[in-house]
Amino acid sequence: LTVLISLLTVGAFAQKQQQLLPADQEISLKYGADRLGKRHDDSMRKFRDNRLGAFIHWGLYAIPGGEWNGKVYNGAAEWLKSWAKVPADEWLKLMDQWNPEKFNAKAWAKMAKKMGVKYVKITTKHHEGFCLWPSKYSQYTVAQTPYKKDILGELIKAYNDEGIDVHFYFSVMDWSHPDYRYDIKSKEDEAAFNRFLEFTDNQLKELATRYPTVKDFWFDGTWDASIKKNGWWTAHVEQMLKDMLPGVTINSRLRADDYGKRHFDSNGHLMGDYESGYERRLPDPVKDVKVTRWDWEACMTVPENQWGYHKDWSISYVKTPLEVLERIVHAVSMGGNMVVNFGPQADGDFRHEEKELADAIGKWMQEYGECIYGCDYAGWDKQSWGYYTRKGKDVYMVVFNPPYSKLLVVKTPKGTKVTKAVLLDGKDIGVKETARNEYNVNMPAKAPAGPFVIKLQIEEDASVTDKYRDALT
Ligand SMILES: C[C@@H]1O/C(=N\OC(=O)Nc2ccccc2)[C@@H](O)[C@H](O)[C@@H]1O
Repeated sequence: LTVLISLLTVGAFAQKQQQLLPADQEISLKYGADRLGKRHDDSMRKFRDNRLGAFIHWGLYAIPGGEWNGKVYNGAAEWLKSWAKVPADEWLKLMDQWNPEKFNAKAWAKMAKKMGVKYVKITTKHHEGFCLWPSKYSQYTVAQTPYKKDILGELIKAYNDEGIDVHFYFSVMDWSHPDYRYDIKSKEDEAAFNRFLEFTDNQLKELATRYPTVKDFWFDGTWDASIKKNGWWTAHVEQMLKDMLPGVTINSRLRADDYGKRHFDSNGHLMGDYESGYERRLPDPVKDVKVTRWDWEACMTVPENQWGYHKDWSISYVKTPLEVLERIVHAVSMGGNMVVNFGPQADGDFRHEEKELADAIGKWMQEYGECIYGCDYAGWDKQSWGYYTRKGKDVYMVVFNPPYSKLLVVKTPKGTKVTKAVLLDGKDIGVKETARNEYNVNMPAKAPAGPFVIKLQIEEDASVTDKYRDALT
């Protein structure tokens, strides 16, 4: 059974990955990818150059924090309604307790600024159906709680005032709505789900109209058969939002094509503007180099799998700031963005672990952020000491694992020479050519206490010939 499950999992995973068909064998699609290759307009360039984002998962689930009727559930806290099998009407009564007296949007924005994030993705509505904005299409919104005020509006203003972009997380699956269907098995299902899709269109138009500075929509809750059978609607939503908000970016997770294929269409082409399947996992720096061909954004939790606030983080492993930092650098080194998750408490404050994490990441970004922001895949072979990133002619070495030899091996592509190696303060630490396209970069005399960055000066000339001769074997 285990073998079968792992084969299925690999199969499913492989399905999700891009498998291009020869151009002459491509099938015609009405709702497949609208574009081949990366977008290069200013909005997408900003999305890409931002590189580091934060997720905010905040909803009614923060009130029980993983516990229901005295039982603590180990699953993701934002799914507690499902784990504890709570009926929607009972779950939504939590709205009567929604009154985050410590909520301060400006303080949240300052925390994000200090962490060095360039954008924040906010759960406008998660699977539970509770809206952080006063939607006129639902009775389950902040307007109907003791708090009353427009939390989403307050947050957007506060983040934008700090120069931080705001992205919207939006769950299509809505457990509060009587017309939601997991599958379409009857005419009644079809009629109900069409009403649901119209409701969802209205909420999306409402969000785009009320908050025109939003830069991205990150769709979730789109894996059910009901959506896969309505690929046309996912294509329509992408076009509708792009018509309303020119430049807005849309994640691949929204999209299903004519045959229900998600993320990548039946011809293997990415739908949406960036792949959004790397959730709590990252592409392998050697085996998955193909991801560098398209834009992608990963998202991660600090515990093993908690997006919403859970009162007891001892139930699973909690990543250290250095483990979070390495995932951020790993993503950028492969041409991706990383979004680190925060699950605010019901009272509107953050748990100390998240405050400390934001502080630690922020301190590192303050000193070394130039190897992250505006950087991309360098195209050099991965080495054990860490990761490369690149911005124009500058190649950065981000060192996580300094070798006992104190020599950092660098192997460059054909025609590329390393001419200098400096620390970010400009101090030359020395580089020596050891073979064709191979160099030893010295560790700084005083090894830094944590991950640090070396900047390489390079010369690229594909026509170069060299003094080396390959061994005749
Ligand atoms: C960001 C996360 O997104 C989710 N779900 O994502 C997925 O289910 N992702 C997924 C699904 C199938 C395969 C791989 C990833 C939500 O259920 C969760 O509460 C959180 O908001």
